[in-house]
Parts: sequence; C-alpha cells; structure tokens
Amino acid sequence: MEKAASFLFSGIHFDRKKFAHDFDRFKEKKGSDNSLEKLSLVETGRAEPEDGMMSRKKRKRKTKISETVEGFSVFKSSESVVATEQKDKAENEFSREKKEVNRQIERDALLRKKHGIHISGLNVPSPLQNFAELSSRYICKSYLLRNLAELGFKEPTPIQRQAITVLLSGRECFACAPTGSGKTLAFLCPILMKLKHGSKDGVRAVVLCPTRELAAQTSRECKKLAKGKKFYIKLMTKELSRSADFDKMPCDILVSTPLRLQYAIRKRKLDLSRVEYLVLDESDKLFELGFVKQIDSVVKACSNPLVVRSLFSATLPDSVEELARTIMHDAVRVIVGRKNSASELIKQKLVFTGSEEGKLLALRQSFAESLNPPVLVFVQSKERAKELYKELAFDNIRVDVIHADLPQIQIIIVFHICYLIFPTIEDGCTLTVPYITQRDNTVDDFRAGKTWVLIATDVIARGMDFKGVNCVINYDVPESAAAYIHRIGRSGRAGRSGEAITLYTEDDMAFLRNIANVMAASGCEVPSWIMDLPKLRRKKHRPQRDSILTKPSNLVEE
Ligand SMILES: Nc1ncnc2c1ncn2[C@@H]1O[C@H](COP(=O)(O)OP(=O)(O)OP(=O)(O)O)[C@@H](O)[C@H]1O
Repeated sequence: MEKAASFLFSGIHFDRKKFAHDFDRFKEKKGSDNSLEKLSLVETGRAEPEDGMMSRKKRKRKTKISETVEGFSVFKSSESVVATEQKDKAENEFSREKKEVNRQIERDALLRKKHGIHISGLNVPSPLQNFAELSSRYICKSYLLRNLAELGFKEPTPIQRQAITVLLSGRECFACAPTGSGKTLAFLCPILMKLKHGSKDGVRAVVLCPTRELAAQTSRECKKLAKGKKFYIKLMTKELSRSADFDKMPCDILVSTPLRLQYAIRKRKLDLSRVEYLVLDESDKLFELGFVKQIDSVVKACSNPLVVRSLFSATLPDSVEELARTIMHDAVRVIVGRKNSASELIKQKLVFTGSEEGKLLALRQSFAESLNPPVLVFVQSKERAKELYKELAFDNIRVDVIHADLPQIQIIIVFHICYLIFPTIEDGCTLTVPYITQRDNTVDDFRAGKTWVLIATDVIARGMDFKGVNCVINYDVPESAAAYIHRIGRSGRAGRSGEAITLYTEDDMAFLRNIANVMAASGCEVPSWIMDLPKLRRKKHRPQRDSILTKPSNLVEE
C-alpha cells in the first residue's frame, strides 16, 4: 500500500521553504490537538491503557473524540464522551434485544412446526408453550386455570396455542383447524380473560353459531370455563329473542344463532354497540347464502370501532376468507395442519352398495355383525331421516332421529295462587319454563348413551361434540367435501380415534373424487380408479334417491 502511495505521489515535491509559515502553523495545531485529546481522556478517567491493548470500539471512540474536539472547548468534549457512551450502551442493548427477538422467533417457529401451526400476518405473537403461560405472559385469573385443570385440559391444543395469543394481543383472526381440535376454548378463553369480570353495562361479546344445538353447547362450555366467576352468559333462546327486555337483562357474553340475534336487534332493540368480541363459529357456514343478510346485520350492529372479530372453522374456503377480509383489519391467519382437511384420527372407508336397497342391507348387516355404539348415521334430508328411522325402529336397536322438523314445545305453567293460601298475593302468576325441544331431548339422550344409533341430517353435522362417537356412517354421500369433513368429524375428537364409513351407489360416482381427495389428504387409502375419475363441476351433490324402504328380499335372516 505504501509502495503504491509513493508511486502515485512520485515527482511531487513539497516546498517547505516557500510554505514555511503554513508548515509551522500546521505543526503547532497537530501538537495542541494531541494535548486536548489527552486531557479529555484523563478527565473522564478513560485514558488509553498502558499496555496498548485498546479495543476496536475504544479506538473508534478515540477517533470520534479528536474529530469533535477540533476547534471547540474542552468541556464539550467530555459531554460528548458521555453521550457516546450512552449511545454505545443503547446500541449494545439494542443488539442484545435484537438477538433475543431472533432467538424467540426461532423458538416460535420450532414450536409451530412441531404442532403443524401455519400463520400469516405481521408480528404474530408467540404461541403458548403451556397453559401456565396464560398467567406468566398475560393476566389470567386463577379461576380459569383451575377450571382448565378440572376439565382435564393439561396442554393447549395447537389451535389454542396460537389463536389464544393472537386474540389476547387484540388482533383479529381467521382460524382453521381440524374438527374436534378444541377451537371452542380457543375463542372462549381470551374472551373470558379480556372481559375480566361480569358487568351490567351491556353485551360485550357475541358468539354466533349456525345451529341452536351448537349455540346451546357453546354457552354450556362457556359457563363451565367461567365457573367460580360472576359472568352473565346467555344463550339466545326463541323466548329470549321474542320477549326479553335487554336493557334490564345483564349479559356479558351472548351466544346465538344469526336469525334469533337479528330478530332481537330489530324487534327488541338489542344494543350491540359495546361488543368487544365477535366470534363467527363455523364461519364458512355462516357466510353461506342463507345466513349472509343476518350476519351482515349483526356485524353492523356491533358498531364499536375496537371490536375484535374472529372466524373459526374446520373448513375455510378461499372465497369466504376473501369476503371476510373486506371487514377485518390486520387479521392473523392461523391454519393447523392442512387447510380444509379431515382429522387424521379418523379411519375412513368407502363401501359400494350398488343401489338404495343395498345400502339398507349393508347397514343392517353391519349392525347385526358388530354394533359399537354410539353411532351416528347421516342422511341427506329430513324425509329420508324419517324413513330410515321407521325402518330401524323395528330392529332391536335403540335408535332415534334428529332433523330440523322436530317440534318445539313450550311448557307454560300457570299458577293461580289463591289469596286464601297466600293472602299477600292477589294475582296468580305465570311461570314460563324455557322452550324444551324434542331436538334437545334427542341430543341429551344420545349424549347420555340412552340412544345407540342416532339418525341425523346435517343439522348436527357441525360443531356438535358428542364424546366418544365410535363410528359415523354416511348413509347418503354428503353434498360437499366440507360437509363430509364436518360429518365425519363427529368422531375422532379430542385425540381419540374414530371411524367413518361412506356408502355409495352408482348415483354418487360423479362426486366420489371429492371425497377421495379428502381421504387421501388425511392419509387414508383410496383406490386409484377413484382418483382417476373426472372432477365434479356442480357445487352441491344431492341426487334424487329412491325411498328407504324394506322390500321382502332386503330382510336379513337372524
Ligand atoms: N386442551 C385440551 N385438552 C384436552 N381436551 C380438550 C382441550 N380443549 C378442548 N378439548 C376437548 O376437545 C373436544 C373438542 O373440542 P371442540 O368442540 O372445541 O372442537 P372443535 O375444534 O370446535 O370441533 P368442530 O370443528 O367439530 O366444531 C371437546 O370435548 C373439548 O372438551
């Protein structure tokens, strides 16, 4: 380098005589500079170490000092040393924090990978390592941790690990996780934590579910989680939506179907302007045509600009996500496993029965050989549910049926309390017992094990949590891949295994490929000829089917 420099400057001669005056000044200045530098270092007690082992940082600092000192007072230089020190300290702190952030990002990524959690969105909070983190990272009251433990929930499920922290950080959320993977707790837990305690200030959280049964189940789960804490948790019954005085009725968390809520908003002037949390459970169902207007009016009624909205489902088509994005802000997307796939805990099978008669025969045969209750049998319409029920009711099986046509009975008990008995009371009084529906009874009997085989339409295909359903039989092939995923998802819940059998005939060939795709994606074997079938262009599969009727030749000999 030196050689190069001398080569570059060769031939240039500095005339010291001619520039003697300037040369002297230059020499003086250089000397005074050094003295100043020395002085400033001594003053701050940071003189250069004698052994000459000066770190790179210090050298850098030294250079800076000499630059600052030039032409200014001594006092300023000492201030700048302090400032530089502080700057260095801040820089060190910053780089330490940056390293820690990077390490946390790595740990989060590993935890997410381990649990099959996929996220998109900016600054997604770390997933939970365990439930104890609800206290250490967030303010979680002891009642909730106690209730989780009492319910036997030792570890958060993957969707709970991520969706809970997203909602606790105040972010909106799209969550898609397999059936039976604990999505209900994933949205209820943050709501309870954020609302802290009950109040009489109006509705603060709304959970919308597509069916009455699911709404009832969700409000029950919410009450279990809130046990020991005064919260007003209400299920919107038909009676409530028609006659409640919502101004006087304390309610923190309201669980409802869209129609009943819309009715209450319109007719009972239910005020939702203070709602802080709005959950659309089974959101893809709620965004279907029949519900869209009702959802729209509920979303509008929840007019608090700070409302946190979240969408939960086991199936979340892109179209729904796109639609939902138009109303959501800075939402985080959390997908567990593969989007729109069935639970891997369910063993799925396809059985060809040739015809409708063949289906009934196959069902009877399978029950005769090995009936392992509880079993759910899905059909495509209420008419077919009634037909199949008639057929099986005479077999020696405890069978029941559930569909949208089952009546609701309101029991009104009128007490005419005679003033002769209670002289202080002049009038009679009317006690209205909440609607008791035959649908509720049917569900309860199935839960209690009184019913072995429950024949159902898609009314209970979504969200219903029947513990330990061993087998789901699709007597009729479902109308869509999503319907298939939800139906079979009534078994194989909360880590248990399950079985799903789908009976099909020639009429179902066109739709078979869609089911086979779901099966293959969750690791089940599918005959290759099915995968070679052409894709179905129609969206819904609802073929015209022959009635379910035993013909003499169908009877199984005992
Ligand atoms: N952390 C947990 N540990 C063990 N069991 C849990 C945990 N969280 C929830 N469960 C149980 O798992 C079962 C399924 O939960 P949940 O009904 O919330 O599933 P889901 O994901 O909403 O299903 P679906 O998509 O069918 O609605 C319930 O019985 C619930 O009590």
